[in-house]
Amino acid sequence: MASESPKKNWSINDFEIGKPLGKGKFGRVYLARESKSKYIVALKVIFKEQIEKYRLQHQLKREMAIQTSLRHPHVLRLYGWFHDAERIFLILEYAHGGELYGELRRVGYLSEQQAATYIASLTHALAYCHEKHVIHRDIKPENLLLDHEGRLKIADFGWSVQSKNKRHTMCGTLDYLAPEMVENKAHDYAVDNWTLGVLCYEFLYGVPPFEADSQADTFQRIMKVDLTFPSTPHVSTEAKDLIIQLLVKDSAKRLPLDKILKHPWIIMNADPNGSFPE
Ligand SMILES: Cc1cc(NC(=O)CCC(=O)c2ccc(F)c(C(F)(F)F)c2)ccc1-c1nn(C(C)C)c2ncnc(N)c12
Repeated sequence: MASESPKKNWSINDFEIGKPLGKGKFGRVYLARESKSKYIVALKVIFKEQIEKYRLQHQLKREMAIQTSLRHPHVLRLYGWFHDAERIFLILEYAHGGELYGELRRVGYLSEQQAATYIASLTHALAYCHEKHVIHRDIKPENLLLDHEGRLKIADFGWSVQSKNKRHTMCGTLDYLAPEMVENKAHDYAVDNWTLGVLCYEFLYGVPPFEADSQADTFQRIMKVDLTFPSTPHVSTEAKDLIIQLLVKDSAKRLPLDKILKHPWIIMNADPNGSFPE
């Protein structure tokens, strides 16, 4: 019986490299197949000189430790990694459905059922990450992928931190930043709750709530929580209620993750198969 424990010392010779999937941070990512098991993966190549140039060695090591330790149906798996003289290779779960962003751009906005299913999946995944003291802090449509059944996977933890206490570093694009991050103040898990509100709005309206022509204007709108709902028939009052309870400036007053899963809009609209139970 072959040993069930994952092989530790992978090398490039264990894989057949397929088509390029795109350019990720610090390198390219390829479709690949592990030769013995024929298992399909995404193989990300990161150039060591890039990591050295930005002095990211320690952060990358910490990321790899965080990501290999996370096991959740809605968190994209990092199965392992290996390196050669000039490159680091990440062996990642392959998300056949590609970027959720692409689907959102293609259809314009999502149905309430689809949006609620994705929000429920994200909430389950964030509850799992938070209980492991991980704040993602960079959840945006580009970091959300879909598997072959259209189920959501949070990916690219390029900026998450193992949080024992509050953090101060800036990251991510502006649209999804919570006020306390915009002000570069100490922040904690509740930043992810704010981002859920931003994403819920964007899923339903096709644009993020604080979008503006300039960064300065976006900052202003976030700081004022300048939230307006276009009058469209396809968004229910319950959906707006959830968004309003998440886009709250005082991070302590944002709807907690467990209450999101009990919110009427989620109960009425989320597809239980699309998002895994506790
Ligand atoms: C390309 C890709 C990457 C990832 N994850 C990561 O790369 C983690 C990288 C990381 O944590 C990291 C890297 C450098 C660095 F310096 C640091 C530091 F130090 F700053 F912390 C952190 C997940 C999924 C994909 C992906 N992309 N795509 C296409 C949409 C292109 C896919 N299509 C199908 N399936 C897929 N899996 C994908």
